[in-house]
Amino acid sequence: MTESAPAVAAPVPQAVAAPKLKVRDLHFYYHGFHALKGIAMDIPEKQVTAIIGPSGCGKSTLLRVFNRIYAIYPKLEAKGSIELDGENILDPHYSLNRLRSKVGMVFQKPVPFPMTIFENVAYGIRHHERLSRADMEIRVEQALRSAALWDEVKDKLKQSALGLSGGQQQRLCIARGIALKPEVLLLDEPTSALDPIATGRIEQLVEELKSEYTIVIVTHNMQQAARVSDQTAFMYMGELIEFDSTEKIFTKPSRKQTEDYITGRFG
Ligand SMILES: Nc1ncnc2c1ncn2[C@@H]1O[C@H](COP(=O)(O)OP(=O)(O)OP(=O)(O)O)[C@@H](O)[C@H]1O
Repeated sequence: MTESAPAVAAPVPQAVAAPKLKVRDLHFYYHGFHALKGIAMDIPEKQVTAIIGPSGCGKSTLLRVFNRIYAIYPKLEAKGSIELDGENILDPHYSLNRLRSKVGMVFQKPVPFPMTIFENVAYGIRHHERLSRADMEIRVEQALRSAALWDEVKDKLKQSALGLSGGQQQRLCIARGIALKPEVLLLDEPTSALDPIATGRIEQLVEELKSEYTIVIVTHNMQQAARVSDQTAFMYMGELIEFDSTEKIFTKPSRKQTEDYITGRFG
């Protein structure tokens, strides 16, 4: 691990009544490269939090630490704490299975499994729960409805998911995540591969889903962050520069770096 990176004073987290995720002094290292530097933030429950910042600033890394995707690589290391409802998910005793059932992730590029639409959603559920056929059908339908996809696929559940359009595939991946009934949904640039119409549908879906889920979304698209999120975090070179209500970040940011970024002066 490199010691060359200076210690960074973490910004004082914004006071949040009931944070779902409480991040404190979080550092992350890729084979010694210091990618996250002393992140501290409180992510409120049942709201949408956007993470923005220039390429390489650590947005995806932060999102991935929230469900410990790095855990499969032995040389990658996270330090600090992330409490989910008061329990530190970075503690090795916090089981990955439990974490994955509480924190779902949807990636930039939709990657449906090469199986039927129904099986795409049922597959993950089977891994965590034993359900009767009838209960499974109900659960799959609920997930597809929540992902605003049911009406488009209800007559072709036995067809391959690979035949769906890109926007439909992304909603299927969201349905797959929702089917496990997670509490937190992580979205890593979920619309970057989609056209404006499909993007609009996903944004509308995010708006609907926040009544039930705590959502954290990484986006390159600042208009999207402004449209869909309640809070916005601006990151730069592994640091959390500013974290505040989306309205404040986009109209009256406190830090010059944030202002320069949102007005397009750098990044
Ligand atoms: N697997 C890896 N091994 C080593 N370094 C990595 C790895 N993944 C990311 N990094 C480095 O960590 C830093 C943060 O990367 P990250 O992907 O989190 O940034 P980002 O803000 O999401 O970027 P982008 O907007 O381009 O997706 C970058 O400097 C990147 O080069």
